[in-house]
Amino acid sequence: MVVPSPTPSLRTKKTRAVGIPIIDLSLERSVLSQKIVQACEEYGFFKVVNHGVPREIISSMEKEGSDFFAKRSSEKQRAGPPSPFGYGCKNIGFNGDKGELEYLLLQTDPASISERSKAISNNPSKFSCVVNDYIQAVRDLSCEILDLIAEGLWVPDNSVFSKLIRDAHNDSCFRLNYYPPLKHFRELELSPKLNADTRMGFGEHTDPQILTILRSNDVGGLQICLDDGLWVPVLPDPNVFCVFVGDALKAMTNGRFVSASHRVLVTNTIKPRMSTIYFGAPPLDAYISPIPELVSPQKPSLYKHFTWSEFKKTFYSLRLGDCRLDLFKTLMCSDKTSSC
Ligand SMILES: C=C1C[C@]23C[C@@]1(O)CC[C@H]2[C@@]12CC[C@H](O)[C@@](C)(C(=O)O1)[C@H]2[C@@H]3C(=O)O
Ligand SMILES: O=C(O)CCC(=O)C(=O)O
Ligand SMILES: [Fe+2]
Repeated sequence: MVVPSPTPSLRTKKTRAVGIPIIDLSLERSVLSQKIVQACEEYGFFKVVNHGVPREIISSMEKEGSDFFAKRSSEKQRAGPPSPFGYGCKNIGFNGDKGELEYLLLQTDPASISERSKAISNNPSKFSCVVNDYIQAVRDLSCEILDLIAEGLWVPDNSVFSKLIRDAHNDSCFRLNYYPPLKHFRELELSPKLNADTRMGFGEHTDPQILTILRSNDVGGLQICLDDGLWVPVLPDPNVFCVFVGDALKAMTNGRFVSASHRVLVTNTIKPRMSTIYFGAPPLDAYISPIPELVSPQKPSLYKHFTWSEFKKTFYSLRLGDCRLDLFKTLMCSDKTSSC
């Protein structure tokens, strides 16, 4: 079922009706796989309901996150600075990107979570346990969605995408973002320049990995950018997961899927936004290249073969909003000038 979300800000000059897809994972499999493929082609983004992730796993994760961000700054700094992993505040990546947020970025293997937990929590084994359970649940959800995508694309090997993030050496990561509410609201209202700078929680970007699974509390701010440049607010709903196609999946589908550009604007003046995000990534030595079923003389390969490690090196040398996948386009791709 694709239910249009209410998007009041879209009733402006550009008139195309927009309904961000909300996909019910309890639907019959062949219908479901087609709906997911369609959403990945049109938006590179959709919400899932009836996802099967137990409520307790989600609420325990939310509690651990809130407890961490409620600590004094000096205590949180013990888990930083980000290497890129660890606790960060306002600085995103290594190339000067800034945002009005605090975050924890973690590798997803239990050994590294256990090590990091010591600087994050007063009860590290509880923190590790909660994070491991959450990651396992969202990894399973990602794999289920990736298998459905392969089925919807009529690829004979249904695990062609999911096996990359199931691999023991996968390079997936997990992020908790915390956006404090807007302060000095009255002063900001009077100064449009200050207002615009202060409100950017997380700047425009696409996620580099295969698939992203995001959940937030009931505070909004997330927006996705449509192909005509229109920014659409994603209404917050703690009961759904938001799914983003990453750059790696865009390359593996030979550009048939889009990787959704998104950002977070801080708009709430009372309550913080908190989001938990799983980024499913392949092992460092895995090749990212269009799958053979999606390459033909009519649709030649748009992207060179590259390893995830090569792609990582590139994106860590770039700014958040750069179109990193464009650097891996082949000469066959005549549309070199177009962005992302
Ligand atoms: C500016 C940067 C931060 C980022 C690495 C990068 O050089 C470009 C991509 C950024 C991003 C966006 C999605 C995820 O939040 C993230 C963890 C990722 O894999 O790529 C971040 C990186 C980061 O915050 O370190
Ligand atoms: O925090 C959010 O809601 C989204 C942040 C994001 O897009 C990211 O961390 O890659
Ligand atoms: Fe993102």
